[in-house]
Amino acid sequence: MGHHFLLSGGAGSGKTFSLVEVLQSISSLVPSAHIACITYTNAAAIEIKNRASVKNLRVSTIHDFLWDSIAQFQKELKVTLLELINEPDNVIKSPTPGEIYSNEFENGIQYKEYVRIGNGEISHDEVLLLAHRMFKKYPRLCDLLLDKFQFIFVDEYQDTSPLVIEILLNFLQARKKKNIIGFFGDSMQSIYETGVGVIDGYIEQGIVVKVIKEQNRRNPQSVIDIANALRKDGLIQQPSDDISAPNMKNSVVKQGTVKFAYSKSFDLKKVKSSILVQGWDFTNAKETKELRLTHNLIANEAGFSQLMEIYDNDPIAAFKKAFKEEAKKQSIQIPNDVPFEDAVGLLNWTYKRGPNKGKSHLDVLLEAPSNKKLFEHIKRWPYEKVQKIYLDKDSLIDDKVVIDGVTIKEPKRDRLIQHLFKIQELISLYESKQYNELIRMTSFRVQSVADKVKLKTAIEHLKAQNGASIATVISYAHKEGLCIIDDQLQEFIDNNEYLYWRVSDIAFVEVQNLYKYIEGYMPFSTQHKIKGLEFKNVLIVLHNGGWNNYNFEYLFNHNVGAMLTPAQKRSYPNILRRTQKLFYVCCTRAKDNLVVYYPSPSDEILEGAVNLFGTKNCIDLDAE
Ligand SMILES: Nc1ncnc2c1ncn2[C@@H]1O[C@H](COP(=O)(O)OP(=O)(O)OP(=O)(O)O)[C@@H](O)[C@H]1O
Repeated sequence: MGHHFLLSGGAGSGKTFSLVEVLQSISSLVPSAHIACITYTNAAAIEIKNRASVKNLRVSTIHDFLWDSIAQFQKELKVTLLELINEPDNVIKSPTPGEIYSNEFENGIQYKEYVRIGNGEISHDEVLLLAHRMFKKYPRLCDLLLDKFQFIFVDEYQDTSPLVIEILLNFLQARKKKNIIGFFGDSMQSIYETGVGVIDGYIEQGIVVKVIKEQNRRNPQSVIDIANALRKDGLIQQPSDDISAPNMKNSVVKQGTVKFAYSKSFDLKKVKSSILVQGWDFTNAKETKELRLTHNLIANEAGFSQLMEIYDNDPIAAFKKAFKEEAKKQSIQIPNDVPFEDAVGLLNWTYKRGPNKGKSHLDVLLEAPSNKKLFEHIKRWPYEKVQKIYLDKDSLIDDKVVIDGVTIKEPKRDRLIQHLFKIQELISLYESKQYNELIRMTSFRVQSVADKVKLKTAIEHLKAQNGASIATVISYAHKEGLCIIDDQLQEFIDNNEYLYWRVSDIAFVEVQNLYKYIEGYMPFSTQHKIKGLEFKNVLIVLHNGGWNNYNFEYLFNHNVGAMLTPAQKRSYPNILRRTQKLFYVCCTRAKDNLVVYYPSPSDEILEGAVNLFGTKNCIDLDAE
């Protein structure tokens, strides 16, 4: 058998393409082979789905892959989980802090998206830790995995946890039976910084053979030049010498265009009406993409900002969290049944510094009339009920990964959003005339032609309600039998009364916009989600949006160091590296044209931009 390998290469070098080719050639050379392919990105998943007609292929996320390998060994799982919880370094946090934990996990251990270890429910991080320990402790698990898959391929290896790499390259390799492990990726495109560098040791020891792809088949020359300038690891890409490569025209590499646009104040309209994007069709989401750093920055333009505000920035959720921490700090036990307003009165809780110094936290919260309305709604609720208020952005916008019609990563969307998406899907199916799918999906029972007519009328009516509130639409869809409020939704609403109260008045059109955005029908994407994809035209909007993990000024202003506080100086190298990588990923998505928009840049930033893009490509939109 061959060797373990790492196929590494810059953006557009054809790593995903090669992965598909490798799958196909294994399938024709060794038809009986079973292959596991681990990937996180939709792009790779879709590429594999569309191109590799390979039997015996299991595509999954790393978490599902590991969980599948250990889930049936419940006895060992329990022992190992207890062991990890009770170890002095406490790698998995105990549900009863400070005590030796001895729960028997009566109902077994399950893998969920959220953690309630006391009930035997573990989440993402625990799956990795548990699997790692189990593969180390029980070599039989390694043998079973080796029997099951003769090939294991890991896409985007640079974001793979060192724990996983150790399972694959140490624990499995210590066994007699052998398989082949292949890694595909690019260290410059790591988003999580966990896996980079880990594999180098295995390469040095000759356990993994490194193959480098140097050519670029995607980007035009002007983008390749920017990409080369951004890389700091010495990899200089050349356009491919393959005249049929997508970035070639008439046997020469396309030149393409790159521009750095700026204006005094943030004004996207100015960018979109400028000559720089002439001919770009912003309604064609397959061809043109606008990349922003966060979903929050997109929400406004895409038309779901109120939903986003509720899920991501609810003042009551933040207040009750801070209150709980303060009560703990002051060692005050809050009885579960006291009304929240009285509970707050049990603490002497004031601002110690800043502009609100001396004022109570509650008074400051209530200064905003909108907060007052929210507080009025819950102030008589028992403390226990307020404690349960839980809102999380992922419950709104987390995306699924689907391959071959099979969902390999379930979105963390909550029950309410799932229900609302189902209603919107009924409308979409109707609009795209997929009537059989519609009949299959709706709760409406169709037994006769008359029923079909009734269904049509009901959906038409539903469609006309996009100005109506979410509550109105849910209740209409239920009443007409289109989408029944089932027990699970009812239970969710009962357990999340506050969330439902906040969401129910929002216009349903926000759900429709959110749905279109998540399903990729809008020309917006976050800079993180774009990995692996490619588009004719790419507009990158450089706006930090209050997220401190990234800083676009650092990209261009090379003198920024002198202006930083000591704390900023400490975080600077990491933030810079992270931002450079993200920017590299974004720029290299462009197949023809790239525009980078920077609002209100300083002179130093402009100087950096001129260095990277060239004077003639830096355009002052205010002067146009
Ligand atoms: N051997 C090849 N023949 C023809 N087209 C290719 C070949 N290799 C890659 N391509 C095309 O080149 C483009 C870039 O390839 P691919 O997406 O596989 O690169 P990648 O290395 O995975 O990029 P990234 O890391 O930036 O996501 C794609 O359009 C792909 O279809």
